[in-house]
Amino acid sequence: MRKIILAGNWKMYKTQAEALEFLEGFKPNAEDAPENREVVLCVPFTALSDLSKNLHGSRIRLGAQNIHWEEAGAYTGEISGPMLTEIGVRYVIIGHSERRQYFGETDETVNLRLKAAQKYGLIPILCVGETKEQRAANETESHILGQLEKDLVDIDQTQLVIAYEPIWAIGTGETCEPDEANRVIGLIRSKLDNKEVTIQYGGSVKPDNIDELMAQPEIDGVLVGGASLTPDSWGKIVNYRA
Ligand SMILES: O=C(CO)COP(=O)(O)O
Repeated sequence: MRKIILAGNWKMYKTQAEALEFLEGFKPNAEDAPENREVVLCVPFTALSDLSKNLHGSRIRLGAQNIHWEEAGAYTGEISGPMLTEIGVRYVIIGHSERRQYFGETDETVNLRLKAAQKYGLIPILCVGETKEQRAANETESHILGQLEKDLVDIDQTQLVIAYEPIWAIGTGETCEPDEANRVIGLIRSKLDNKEVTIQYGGSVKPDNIDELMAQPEIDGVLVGGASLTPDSWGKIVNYRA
């Protein structure tokens, strides 16, 4: 069954102290949300351990923002699956456009990271999406399908979340129209072997557009950057009106 997953991506925001302060404010909002909604926070590595200790008995799940494909080794700046699972991490974002754009992530390394996440029992949130130029050139479909074809080689589609994040909508305030996001997500689903994969939309999701986005039949959740950083706006998003 397609699961509703609302995930915050904090990117490179919040110190440990700020993360704990956020949690105090957000916890009551999270507990109010209907039970069939999975609420996830993908936070910087430095905040994972402290948040994990403070989440016992809570329904909030933890996510990371990267994972290396090796179990251990000389890979300065990277993090391994066992390091994440040991502290209670359940999800990991892989292939975010910022990793692809600034840190040399390719479809090949995305595929390796996806396999590693699944090997260690983490649920990967695979991000795909087109640039403004690709959209203008009518290449949205071919670009995304090309990403999926390479990223998903030998990946178990029963342990997978996909986020459709049009790059032009990330951090710009320019949201993809809900019916257009629905169309692209429907297309992604049509190409998957498992039609029950949770597929999220991401890109300038806010409290004032969440209801309309979540009303779309193909959209199973959201991946949210800026609006997941305050307990108030993230609380409104996880408590969207069904
Ligand atoms: O990149 C995103 C989530 O991964 C979206 O970021 P914004 O919600 O800030 O546009």
